[in-house]
Amino acid sequence: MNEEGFFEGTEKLLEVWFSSSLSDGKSDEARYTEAGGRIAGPDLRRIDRSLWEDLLKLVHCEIISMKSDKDMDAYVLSESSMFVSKNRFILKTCGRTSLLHAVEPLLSLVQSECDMDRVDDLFYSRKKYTRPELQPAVHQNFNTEMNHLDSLFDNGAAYALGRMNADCWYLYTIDNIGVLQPDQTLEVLMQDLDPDVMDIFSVEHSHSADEAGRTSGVSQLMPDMIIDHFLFEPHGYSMNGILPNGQYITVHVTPEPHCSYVSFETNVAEESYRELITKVIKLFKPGKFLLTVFANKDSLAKNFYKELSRLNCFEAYHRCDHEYCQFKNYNLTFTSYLRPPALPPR
Ligand SMILES: C[S@@+](CC[C@H](N)C(=O)[O-])C[C@H]1O[C@@H](n2cnc3c(N)ncnc32)[C@H](O)[C@@H]1O
Repeated sequence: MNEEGFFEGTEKLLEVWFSSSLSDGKSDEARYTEAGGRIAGPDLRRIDRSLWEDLLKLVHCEIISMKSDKDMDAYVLSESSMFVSKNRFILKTCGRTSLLHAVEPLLSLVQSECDMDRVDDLFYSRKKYTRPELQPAVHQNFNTEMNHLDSLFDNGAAYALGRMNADCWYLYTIDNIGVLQPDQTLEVLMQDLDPDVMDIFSVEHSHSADEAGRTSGVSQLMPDMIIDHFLFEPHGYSMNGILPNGQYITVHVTPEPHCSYVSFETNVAEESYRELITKVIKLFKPGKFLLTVFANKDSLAKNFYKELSRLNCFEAYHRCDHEYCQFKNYNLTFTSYLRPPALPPR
């Protein structure tokens, strides 16, 4: 936070899929048995917590807590979240973090600790910052972020979606065939939130993260989640929800009235996200929001873009921009919605 009480809720989001060219052909089960019940073979979860802590020092954030199931380790961070599965790494950080400083060390760490020497796919994305001048050097504009990633990858592809002079969204990916298992990601990035809802996410109004999660409805967004959440002092809230088969939801709330921001992200496989998005926006009541949806060819959500293209309105919100991109294996839609101002009483 800076001296004027401004906090940049907008996150930097990195997702990387790894594999090994050194595969020995053994099944996961055989390796597990040979290693006496420990995770063995190419698997990101072999990396020690202390090594993740060292990596996160480069980003300027730290681990607050961690919960796991058999498919994923989910970390709540001082600035957002990190999810580690067998071959997928997700790091989402807000504020003035320097996420891109961790990319090259991450590739080295994964190679040395897990024998995973291939990047099958990579996505780095973020919305335009509210105060870019407060960011560390490489993050102050997308061109410097892109140049940094171009110095690490020779097949990078960079895009800007939405209005360049308003709330646009940037993506850097690599031009690969990529992930061949079903995969999808939905993000709802909300601004200008309802002050009464934001009040719930402060220690003045809620005694604990449990209370904030329950009162707001965040803890009930999906059934049967393993929930890990944290209520910051004096305000702010972060939540990870673990679902079966490497699925997650993650919610982060910056309630400061002059810069309120909430993000919702999930990779839960659904044919249509209309109901889920409706639940999220009814819960937080933003003044405006951006939606991004990635779905690959094997995803249940691969045709959701068609439904989205017909949604000129979402509840009381009017659509401002709508863009569709087709990559080798993924389609991506970017859509922005705005709640029209209430008419003055006559
Ligand atoms: C919970 S984090 C989540 C940020 C997230 N990216 C979002 O979507 O808003 C940020 C919120 O927590 C507050 N906060 C309080 N203490 C904090 C700390 N030590 N580190 C980061 N945020 C803190 C910030 O002022 C802000 O309101």
